[in-house]
Formats: sequence, C-alpha cells, structure tokens
Amino acid sequence: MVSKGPLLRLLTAINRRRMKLLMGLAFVAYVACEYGLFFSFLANRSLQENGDQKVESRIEEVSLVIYFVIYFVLRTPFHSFHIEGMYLITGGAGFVGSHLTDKLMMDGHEVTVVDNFFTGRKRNVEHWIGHENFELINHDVVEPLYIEVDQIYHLASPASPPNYMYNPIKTLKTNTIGTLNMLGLAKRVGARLLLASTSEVYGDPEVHPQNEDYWGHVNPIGPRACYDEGKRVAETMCYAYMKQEGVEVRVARIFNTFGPRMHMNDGRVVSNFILQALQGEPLTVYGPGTQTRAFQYVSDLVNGLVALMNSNVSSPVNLGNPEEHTILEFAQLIKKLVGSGSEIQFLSEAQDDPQKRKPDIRKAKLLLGWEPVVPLEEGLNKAIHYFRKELEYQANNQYIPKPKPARMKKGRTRHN
Ligand SMILES: O=c1ccn([C@@H]2O[C@H](COP(=O)(O)OP(=O)(O)O[C@H]3OC[C@@H](O)[C@H](O)[C@H]3O)[C@@H](O)[C@H]2O)c(=O)[nH]1
Repeated sequence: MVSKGPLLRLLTAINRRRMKLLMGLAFVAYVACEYGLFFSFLANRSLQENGDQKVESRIEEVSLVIYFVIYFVLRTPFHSFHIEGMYLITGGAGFVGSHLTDKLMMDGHEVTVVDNFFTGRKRNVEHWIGHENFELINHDVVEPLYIEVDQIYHLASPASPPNYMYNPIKTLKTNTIGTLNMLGLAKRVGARLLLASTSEVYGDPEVHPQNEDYWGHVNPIGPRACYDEGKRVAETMCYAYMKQEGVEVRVARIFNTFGPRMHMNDGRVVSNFILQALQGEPLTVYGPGTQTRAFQYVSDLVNGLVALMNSNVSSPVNLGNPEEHTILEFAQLIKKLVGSGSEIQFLSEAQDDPQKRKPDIRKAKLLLGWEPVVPLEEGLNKAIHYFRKELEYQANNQYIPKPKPARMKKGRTRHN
C-alpha cells in the first residue's frame, strides 16, 4: 500500500459526516465570497465614480483569491479521494476482499462488506469494526440485497479448487444466482459492478499466454466446471445486463494470486507449500510438477481491481503476473525461502488440471496503466511471515470456549 503523508492521513480519517460539515462550511464561505464580490462590485462603482481605479482592481483581486483558496483547499482534496463513494464488496471478508476493503477504507470511502463466512473470516476485517465508514453484513448473495451503493466489487465465491469442489452446487448458486442478484442491485441503484472473474474461464488453455480474446477450453462436466462455467456464465450475465439494461460492468479475469490472509486450509498451492515447508512436512506436488502457473501478489491485484473499476474499460481484462514457473520449480523456491528440509512428494495428478497458465497483460498495461510491481520472492517472504505467525497463533489458541449451558426457565429450556 502506498504510504501517505500526515496531511493525506488526516484527510483519509475525515468521515462522510464531517466531510458534509466541511462542505457546508465551504458553501457558506463561498456564498460569503460571492456576497463580498457583490459588495466589492458596489464599492467598485462608487470608487469608479471617485475615479480610484487602483483600489478597485485590488478589491476584485482579493475577492477572487479568497474564492479560489476556499474552492481548491476545501474541494479538491475530497474529490481526489472520492469520499462521496459508497462501496459494496461481496466476499469482502475473504482473502482478496479483505485487502480490497483495507485499500478502499484507507482511501476514505464508505465500505459495506457482505460475506456469508463460507470461506471468508471476520478476523480479516475485524480491525475496521467500529469505524464509522465501515459496515459488515452477514449475508449470502444468493439472497437479494437492498442497499444504496455507488460501486459493487462482486468477489463472493469460493476460489480455491478444494473449496469450490467441496460444494459444487453452492459454488454454482453463488456465481449464477448471486451474480444475478448483484446485477439486479446495480441496475436498481445505478451502481457500477466489477465482477471478479478468473483465469479459469480459459480452462486448460490451448493458447499461451492467454489473452482476453481467447474463448477457452473448459470441460463443462468436469470437477472444475462448477467454478469455471459458473464464472463464464457470470461474465455472460454481466454483458447481458450491460446491453439490455445499461448497467455499467467491469470484468477482471484474475490469475493465481497469493499473500497474507489466505486461509490455512485454503488448499491452493502457495498456502499448502508454505505450511508444509514451515512444518517440515513433504511438499505435495500433484502430477510430475511440469504444469506451470504465474503468481501475483495480492496488493498488485487490488491496485488492478481499483484501476479497472475506475476506468472506462467494460470488456474483460486479465490481471496477473506474467512470471511463469513450473510447480516443481515453485516447490523448490519455497523450500529455499523457508529454509526447510522438507522432501518433495509426487502425488497423482488432479483431474482437468490446466497444464500451462500465464496471463497476457498487454491490455491492462495499455488501457489501465497497470502492471504488477511486487517481485515473486518479496511477496513469498511476506506470505511466509504471515503463515509463520498464523501457526504461532494457532499453537497459542488451543483453548476452545465451551458453549454456555442452556438455562431453564419455567420448566422450558432457553438457549442464549
Ligand atoms: O498441494 C498442491 C496444491 C496444488 N498443486 C498444483 O498447483 C497448481 C496450482 O493449483 P492451485 O490450487 O493453487 O490453483 P489453480 O491454478 O489450480 O486454480 C486457481 O486458478 C486461478 C484462480 O482463479 C483460483 O484461485 C484457482 O481456481 C495446480 O497445478 C495444482 O495441481 C500442487 O501441486 N500441490
């Protein structure tokens, strides 16, 4: 995250209500200035009558300077922070969603996070609970939602293969009914919606690297279909709403992403390998490890999502880091960075596992001026540090509080 100077930090701390008050004051000051200008105009006339041209122009200059100082000092900073924005993040308590929440909150927006905590965790956003600009709603997007928002970041969906395969029907409902509900909301309130789509829409690609014009190679009845096809139809829905209802949509095709706040049981390769290396367990490579992936650090992705949301690009855009590695190379790199003596264990290949994946990000570079900036090793070291702390946290928090016993009242059991 970009570090801010003291003035910027002060401005981001200004909440909507205080900002309204300041804008009110600015308006009063503005009216006073206009009033002043009117009087200066009258004064000018009398001065003109007295023939004193010098004093006349001085009064005019001073009035204009006061007006512009008030206008720029009070108005411009708020505009550059978009403080008037009310943002909804579905899946905002998840791995990517919580980092996006941090960014939007730090930028001074009002953020509503909606999560059903299927894979998201309250811990990821608990540092914002109690902040006036923040709201956390326990809600499943499969049910309609009625709130006022300007922008919707629609991230809700399990994203790790073991998670989305665990309950494929739920994954399908989230990506289909959930997306329809969010597009319906966007239509009702005139909000712009950004869909977190995925590189998985390309399936096991026959084109390499993958650009946005590639239609993909997906097995519609395979184990990954609930997610791959779910996201593909979610994209279809976005463009149907755009064409038929005029809803403003943005579609980010997100490639493999990693970083702090990935769940310990996420099951994706980065968290698996790091946790295995930290605990001295074998690193489990599925298949021969020749399949490739390209990994981006989460802060790069978040910057890309915000850039895309605020751009005028409505067609899909790949967001990913094009640095490609085989999974075996990746296992060796993590072992080295952790300083682990773990072995590498080869397990059977996962069904329909994409064999090559690497984003073509020329479109994002050209149209958004975006590209990843965090080097792989730097990002991995941050993730390793996070998982080390998580293991310590887990070791120190073995106490599980017992539920309160049910109380008896008038012969009936009462549950608190
Ligand atoms: O322990 C493991 C886990 C995974 N892998 C392999 O590592 C590669 C990457 O697997 P991951 O589960 O991390 O992620 P995948 O690339 O399969 O899917 C991901 O794609 C992009 C995103 O939108 C999603 O986050 C996710 O679906 C696969 O080839 C997988 O078979 C291992 O070798 N060992």
